[in-house]
Amino acid sequence: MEISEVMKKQSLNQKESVEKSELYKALSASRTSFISTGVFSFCINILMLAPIIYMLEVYDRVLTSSSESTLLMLTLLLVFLFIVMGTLEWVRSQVLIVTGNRLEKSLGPRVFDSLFKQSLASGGSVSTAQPLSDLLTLRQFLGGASLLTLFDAPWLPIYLGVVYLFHPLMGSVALAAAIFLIILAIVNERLTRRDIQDANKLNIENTHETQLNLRNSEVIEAMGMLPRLRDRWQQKQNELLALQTRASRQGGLITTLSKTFRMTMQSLMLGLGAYLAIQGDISGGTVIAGSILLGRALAPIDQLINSWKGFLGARGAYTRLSALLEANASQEPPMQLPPPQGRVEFKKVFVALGENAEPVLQDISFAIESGTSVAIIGPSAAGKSTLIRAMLGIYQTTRGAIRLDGAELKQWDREVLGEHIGYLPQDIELLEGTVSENIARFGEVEPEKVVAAATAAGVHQMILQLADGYSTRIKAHLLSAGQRQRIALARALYDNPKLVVLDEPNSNLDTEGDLALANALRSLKAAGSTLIVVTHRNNLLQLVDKVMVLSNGTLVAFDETAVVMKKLSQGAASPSPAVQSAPGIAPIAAQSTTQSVTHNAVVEN
Ligand SMILES: Nc1ncnc2c1ncn2[C@@H]1O[C@H](COP(=O)(O)OP(=O)(O)OP(=O)(O)O)[C@@H](O)[C@H]1O
Repeated sequence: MEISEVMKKQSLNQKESVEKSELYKALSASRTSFISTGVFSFCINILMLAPIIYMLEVYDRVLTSSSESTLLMLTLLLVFLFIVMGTLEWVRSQVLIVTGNRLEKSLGPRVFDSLFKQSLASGGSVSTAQPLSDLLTLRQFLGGASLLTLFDAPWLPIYLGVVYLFHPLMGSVALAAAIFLIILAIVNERLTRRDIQDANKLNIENTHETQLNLRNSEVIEAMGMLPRLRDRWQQKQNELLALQTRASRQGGLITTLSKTFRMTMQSLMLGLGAYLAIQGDISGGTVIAGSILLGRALAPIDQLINSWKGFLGARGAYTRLSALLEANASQEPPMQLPPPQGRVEFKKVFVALGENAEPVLQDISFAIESGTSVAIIGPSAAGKSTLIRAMLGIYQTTRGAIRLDGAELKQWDREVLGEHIGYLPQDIELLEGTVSENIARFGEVEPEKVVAAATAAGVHQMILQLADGYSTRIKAHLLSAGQRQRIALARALYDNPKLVVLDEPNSNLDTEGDLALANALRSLKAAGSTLIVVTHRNNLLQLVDKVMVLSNGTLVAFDETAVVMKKLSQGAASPSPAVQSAPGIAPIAAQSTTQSVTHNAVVEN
């Protein structure tokens, strides 16, 4: 699924449930903080009137009475009020910073988990850490100056009211100026919103694509693909620039217009005040106070227009985060079950990957008793990896049920169940950390268990030869593919899991590695673990109790190894009905004594 599709879908979900979204609730939990910010804003905005009243008093009272003591008292009072106002502003900003931090702390783990769930649900096509940046954007917005303008803007009527009290004409002019600026703010939002949103979306997509390409830098370099990829990136970047430029041009025009208008109005207000003073309607102090008050009243609207991009950024982050959390709702862990014994059962399982996609696995039913070892064979794209991914709960079933020890996978607590499962994926990825941390799956490193797993995987000596032994940090190119595969095998074998699933565990192994793997499989069998191994090589077949043959997403054979091998060899001459129904299976028999079971054998599919 494309990232844009996921975002679109999430955005639709979000629209339906924005009021009740988890993010909304998390913000609502800080309601008290927002209310106190509102109260502080009220006090601050009232105190903002102090310098104006001071000016009025100085002009109209002190200067006329020449009273130094009045001037001193007024000045002391003003300094005190400024100190109070400064303190309130500081407290207000701290409240919002704490609110932002609280939001990040409370939602951070949920967003982190959701990233992985989203990646799993999209089959890995939406693997982006963008939501973490979105959370950061929201936190910074909450603690930033932009939000404060929203708290200051509502006091506009109070300022306008005071100007009105000075003189109705001055009040009417101030009201008209405020209405004009509000209209400018609305025009600004209408003109720039779509472009800024589209640019942000394009930016996220382009960054995501670049991140994915970076992972394949070797292939890109080896085959000289960089210029073409750069062109693709540049093309999108140009679109992005065009959108941003248009938004900035329009936004810039409105910003300049609003600033110029505000300053002009302040001067015009002074002129109007002077005219009214000449007429004897108002005092000299009122002339200046009216002008300053108008400036104060219009400032938040002006700032709102200025910081509109920040508002849209925060709104986009809010929308995406809400949708992500909504799509990956947190669930209470199910009731704890006893440790699994490793019995696996598929009942009429269908798996389709992607919306309206044809099922990759169709009507698969089988049961693997605990302690049994099974090899899964079949041609490329037969569905072998899909089957084991479904078995591990990585892919969801479209129909049917997968049970472990009789309980459906969703009844197991993944965190607890994970300890009893060993998985070696086809694309081996070791994670950022030391060799021992990787083997211990990033839990507490218990040296005996780590060494036992490494020994079982036949990799202990190799690890000792690394520069820092078990404490060596995993870095790109530090280890060969075979070494990585064997360390990943040790990770899969850590702490003797009950169910071990290996996807082509010998694809990168040399003879010594093959021998180590064979020994590991024998030990696992001896320990009573259920072992499931996908393989294209027949040397592992001699080690397992049963063989499962998949073809075109269907199960065509599952029986004792000897029985399946016999069927396969008979298939070449006179196939049994089950085998006959599986195109391409018969020739396996011809290959069953050679090195490769399926790669060359099952060619008709
Ligand atoms: N995440 C995914 N999204 C969409 N289709 C997928 C996904 N994973 C696998 N498929 C499709 O499912 C089919 C079976 O793939 P699978 O990897 O299970 O085959 P396989 O038998 O393991 O092949 P191989 O032996 O080559 O590894 C393929 O057609 C593949 O394109």
